[in-house]
Formats: sequence, C-alpha cells, structure tokens
Amino acid sequence: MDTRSSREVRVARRLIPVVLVAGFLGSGKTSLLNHLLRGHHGVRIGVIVNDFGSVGIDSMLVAGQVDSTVSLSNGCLCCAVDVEEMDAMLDRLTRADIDVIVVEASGLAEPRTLVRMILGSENPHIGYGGLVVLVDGAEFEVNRTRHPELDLHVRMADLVVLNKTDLLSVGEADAVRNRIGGLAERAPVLTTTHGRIDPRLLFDEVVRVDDEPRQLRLDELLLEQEQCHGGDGHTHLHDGYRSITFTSAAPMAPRALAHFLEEPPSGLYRVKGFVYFGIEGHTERYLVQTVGRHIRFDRAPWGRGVHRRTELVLIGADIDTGAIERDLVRCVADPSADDGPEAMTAVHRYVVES
Ligand SMILES: Nc1nc2c(ncn2[C@@H]2O[C@H](COP(=O)(O)OP(=O)(O)OP(=O)(O)O)[C@@H](O)[C@H]2O)c(=O)[nH]1
Repeated sequence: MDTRSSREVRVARRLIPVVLVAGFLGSGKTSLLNHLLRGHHGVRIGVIVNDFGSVGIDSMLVAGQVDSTVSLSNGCLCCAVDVEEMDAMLDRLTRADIDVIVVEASGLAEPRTLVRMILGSENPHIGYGGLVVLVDGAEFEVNRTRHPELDLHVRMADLVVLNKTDLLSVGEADAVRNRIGGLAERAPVLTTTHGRIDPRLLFDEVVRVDDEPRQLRLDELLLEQEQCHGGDGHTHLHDGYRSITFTSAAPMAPRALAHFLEEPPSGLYRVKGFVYFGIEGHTERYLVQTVGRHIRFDRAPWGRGVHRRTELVLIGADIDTGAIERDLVRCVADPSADDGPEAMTAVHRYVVES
C-alpha cells in the first residue's frame, strides 16, 4: 500500500456527484455551502437551494454559477420538487460544465425523499455524492427532543458534521459526539465550526490544463486574501481526514470485496478506483465508486498497455488505516479457492450498464 494522492487514480467515466446537504434549521448548511463555494476555486460547483436569499450572493458570484443556479423560493425542496422537476434541474446543471452539484435542503426537508430523488434520477451524467447531515452541536439535545425524526436523519447520513462546537465546552462536545456516534454507527462524524469541512471529503479536486499566464479570477483573489488573513483555507482544516491508496497486482476476490464495501470500516466515507477480478469472462476493468454504503461499479475495457491491477483510493475521517489495509489484503483472491464466475454476482448487483 502507498499513500499517493487520490488524483493519481483516474476513473475513466466521470460522473458529476450530487451531494445532499441537510440538517435542521440553523444547523449551518448555508455556512457549509459558502465554505465550499469560497474555498475550492478549482471546482465548478452547481447549487440547488431552496432559498436563494440564504446563500451569500458574493459566494455565488465567486463560484461563477449564477446563471446555472436553480433557486426555489417557496417551501422546502422535497415538497416543492418532484422527481421530474429535480431531473430538469440536474439536466440544466449538468449541461453547464460543472464538476459537482450540491443540493442544500431546507431545514425542514425530509432527507430520505431527496436521496430517493437522486438515486432515482435517470440523468446518466450524475452519481450519488452522499448525504451530509449537519448537526447544531449546541441545540441537538433540545432539537431532537422536539423533533425525534432528527435521530433518523443522523442515522441515514453518509457523513455527519457536528457543527457549532465553539459554543460547547470540551465535555459537552464529547457528550454530543458520543450521542451522534451512537446514532450514526459507522458514518464518519466530523467536528467543526461554521461548516468548515475539508471539501476533498465530498468531491475531488479538479486539475485543469490551463498553462496560459492570466489574471487571477475574482474567486482566486478572494481565496488568496482568505489565506493571507487566516481565513478558512485548507491549512485550518482538521478532523483526521485521511486518504489512502491500496494497490494489488493479484486479482481481488469478488465476494470478499463486495462484503468489505457493503460493511465499510468505521469512518470510511468514500472508495474509488478500479478493480481487477481476473475471473474468466469478467476480466474487464471494474470502476468502483462508493459513498457511505452506496456502491456503484461500471465496467470498461483496460486501455492498451495498461497493467491489469487493482488500485483503490479510500477516504474517511478518523479511520484506522492499518486495519483497512489488512481488511483489503484479505480481499485479495486466494488462488486455491478457485472462485468461478458465479462469485461475480456479489459485484454485478452493483454494476450500472452504460
Ligand atoms: N457560533 C457559531 N455560529 C455558527 C456556526 N455555524 C453557523 N453559525 C451561525 O448560525 C446561524 C445559522 O447558520 P446557517 O449556516 O445559516 O444555517 P442553516 O442550516 O443554513 O439555516 P437554515 O437555512 O435556517 O436552515 C448563522 O447565524 C451562522 O452564522 C458555528 O460553528 N458557530
């Protein structure tokens, strides 16, 4: 195993991830969205919000996405938008040459409906990017007493962001973190303020070929300013974000790998890369992308001269990298087990045919 950057694993068919940001009223969704829009100038973010006024217009300008932003001025997103309307919005955004779509749910939205909308979308250009649930650390106990459904939202999350920890003592923060950890089970729980999470957890940095000397764009200038003034640039991000790479020249065992992905280790949020199973009739390159427990495989031929091998990038928070490495080593096929093509059914249930 090595620790090369996730950029080095190239997934041939790029899907635009649709990330859902949910959380009770005032939990910090807009703060998180603004943080993403300001802090990640290399990535073109399309946004669907249910209240345009709640997102700083400056930030929208920073992201250069005013034209392709779809705003819903009335009501919560899940009530106002049915699946077809959502698809129309996603179509509009996917045509706008953007890298990631973030849907900010209203504080009263039902995340399950939104997740279904994304998973049920027929748009071939998008992929499920995960459900991020924000929790107001200072108000969680009060809010969950009044709104017991909040526990369920935390349970459904692929990533929980415990926000507003500046308002808590160390002991209070530990207590609410333990409570959330008990609800969220395996989903990573990030502790932060003002929604400042590492954007690399949610989407990849984009490397653009742009060698021309040119003037800095407004967003780049702002980013520079933020970094000069100790703003929320990358240097202040914390919370044990880790990215590790696993490689294997030996084929992987389909059942074992599928099981690993279905029951991911604690704190693991994303897996991406490609897999070589080497089973007769199934020797193509299996591209894999997971968010939380949502798994997707796409098949593609190996490029000419490309070595058949497995290369995975695994991303999470507070993950036990040694244990994950050992788990993956156990997923390498045992030649004496002689897995036949039927073993591939464990993987094929997650294959999306393009
Ligand atoms: N002290 C403190 N205030 C925060 C933090 N994060 C957000 N806030 C403030 O909390 C208020 C609500 O934050 P928003 O980001 O608007 O929350 P929201 O979830 O988008 O709110 P709704 O759209 O009403 O559901 C704002 O005044 C923020 O400035 C934090 O970590 N600490």
